[in-house]
Amino acid sequence: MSKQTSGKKATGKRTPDARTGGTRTGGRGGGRVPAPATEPAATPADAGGASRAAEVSRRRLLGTVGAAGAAGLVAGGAGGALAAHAAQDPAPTALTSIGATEVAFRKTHATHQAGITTPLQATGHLVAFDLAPDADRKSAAALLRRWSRTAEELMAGRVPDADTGVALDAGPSSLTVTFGLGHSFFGRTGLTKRRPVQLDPLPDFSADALDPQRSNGDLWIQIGADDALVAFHALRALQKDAAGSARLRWQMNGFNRTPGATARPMTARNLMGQIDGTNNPKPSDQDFDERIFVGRDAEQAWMRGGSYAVVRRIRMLLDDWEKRSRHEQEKVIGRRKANGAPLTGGSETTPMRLDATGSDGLPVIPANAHARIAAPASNQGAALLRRPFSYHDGFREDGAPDAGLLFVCWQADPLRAFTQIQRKLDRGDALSPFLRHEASGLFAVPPAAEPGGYVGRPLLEG
Ligand SMILES: C=CC1=C(C)c2cc3[nH]c(cc4nc(cc5[nH]c(cc1n2)c(C)c5CCC(=O)O)C(CCC(=O)O)=C4C)c(C)c3C=C
Ligand SMILES: [Fe+2]
Repeated sequence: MSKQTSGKKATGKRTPDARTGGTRTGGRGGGRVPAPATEPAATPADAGGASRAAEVSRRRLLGTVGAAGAAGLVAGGAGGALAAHAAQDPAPTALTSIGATEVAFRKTHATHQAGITTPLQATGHLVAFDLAPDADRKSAAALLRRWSRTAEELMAGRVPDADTGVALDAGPSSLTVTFGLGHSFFGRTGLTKRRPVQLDPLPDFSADALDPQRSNGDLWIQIGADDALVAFHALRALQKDAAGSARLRWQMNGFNRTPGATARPMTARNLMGQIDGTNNPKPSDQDFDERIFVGRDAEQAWMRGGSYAVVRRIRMLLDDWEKRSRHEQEKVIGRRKANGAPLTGGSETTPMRLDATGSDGLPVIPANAHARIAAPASNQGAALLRRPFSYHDGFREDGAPDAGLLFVCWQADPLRAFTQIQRKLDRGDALSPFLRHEASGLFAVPPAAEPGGYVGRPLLEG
């Protein structure tokens, strides 16, 4: 049963947030707007998801539960204790816009899951699960139902009754939870006939040094949030939901720039210091949907509106990279480090002039420059949406940093996008000598859950 002290869903007017593409809820922090002195009336607990959630708005509690109070909270008792605190507090402190920003688990007309076109968040967890040995289609369906319900609750900033308290003081913080299915999922659930050919294993590439234990998996979850505790909290909740049904196969933790760290919103930088993401397809492009999302005529109807995620853990040989001069580094990519502009001039958004030559007669953007080789013009128009996280897992035995990119890319057809481009890169990209592909996964990411449904239901119950 939910403990309700404030009507979460009615706490204020939702406003678009330019940076995140999510919404901010008035009164809980956007632009440091003070929360309303009187909270709206409590909404009745709705059936299913919301009834599990303590509608104790975490925002409402900000500044009201001191460290001592929060530290004493334990699972099961947390909701009640906090509800009592919240009810006594007439003037909660508002959240910042970062904490208050909410990304919808399902939008009325959107068919895609959140976390694909959502702007990059500061923290990410990529996790793969394998179904339990005795799992079947029914138990897999039950798991995806539980996971979808938890994701919806947490993305809305609602706290389950039996909770650890880890994220209690924070708002939704742009949390997204995105679910995918691996090739092996279909055999485990007796659904091989409905497995899309797009999930056929990726080919080997010459630079691969893949660790099978950190690759693939029956199920995949991408968690992103602008607060590390919110992301961790979501991961723990989803892991608990999986108990007895699936077990963690691998986990990778990543990060991006913190919102507000730069004077103006800008394209992310990676750990090599490059502006990375400039020439990503944009939702405003005419062919964006066609390139990134599965079309209406797809053979597997349950994937229509979904997308395919290729996940690669790519370690950067930073000791080697950092020995190169800035000039050399820029030639490797074909763009300036400072502002991401192509070597042929202009600003970050100026198109590359791939045919321009210098006074020496050589191409200004070298023939093996990464941006040239990866560009649609070099790949029969192939394009993908890159949405990576950086990672840093300490140091290796040789003292080199275990750091790089959790490269996540989205496309309607991996064979025509990732595989096409990676094959080309494999044949002579100037960046490749500084990279090691250490793990790989390919996942079918179904469309968003329908109201009352869960992610993957048309496959599992269809
Ligand atoms: C198979 C696809 C790709 C892999 C793997 C990949 C790894 C990788 N890339 C960078 C850094 C940059 N990539 C940039 C552009 C770029 N990269 C790919 C594809 C893969 N990258 C594409 C399709 C593009 C866009 C090309 C274009 O149309 O111009 C850039 C330039 C800026 C930008 O457009 O984002 C950088 C920088 C790293 C560090 C990396 C592996 C760790
Ligand atoms: Fe790239």
